[in-house]
Amino acid sequence: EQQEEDTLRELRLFLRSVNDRLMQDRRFKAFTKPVDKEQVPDYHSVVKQPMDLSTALSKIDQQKYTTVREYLHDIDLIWKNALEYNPEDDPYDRQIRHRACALKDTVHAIIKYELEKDFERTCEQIKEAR
Ligand SMILES: CC(=O)c1csc(NC(=O)C2C[NH2+]C2)n1
Repeated sequence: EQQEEDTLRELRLFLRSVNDRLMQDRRFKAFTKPVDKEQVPDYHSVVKQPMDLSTALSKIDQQKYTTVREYLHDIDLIWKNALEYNPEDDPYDRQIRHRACALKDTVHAIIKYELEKDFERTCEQIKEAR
């Protein structure tokens, strides 16, 4: 009903504010767009569930997320995929792993400090009721 729609609208506003901050951080540039098969041909043979910040924004707008936990699952895919695809002890791989770890810590810190527990609980209850 209307209260639920108001809650889900507020969720989308919160998730867009988080996603925008991540997309504007130049450390996370490599994570803003899907990996291009032409430029990185073996990427999709290694990474089974690709994810990126633009795709997450599309999912927000398509109302694919009913809880913060679902959004966080996708952001966790981004940095976990980067650690998986860049295991080498060379400067490029080390730099992108460092940025993946920064992405993980940044998104979890934003959510810890800015998300109210009962707001997420309310979203989870809406999800269960659907
Ligand atoms: C998004 C992401 O994790 C990504 C894009 S290119 C890349 N890695 C490389 O191009 C090679 C350097 N060692 C592998 N990782």
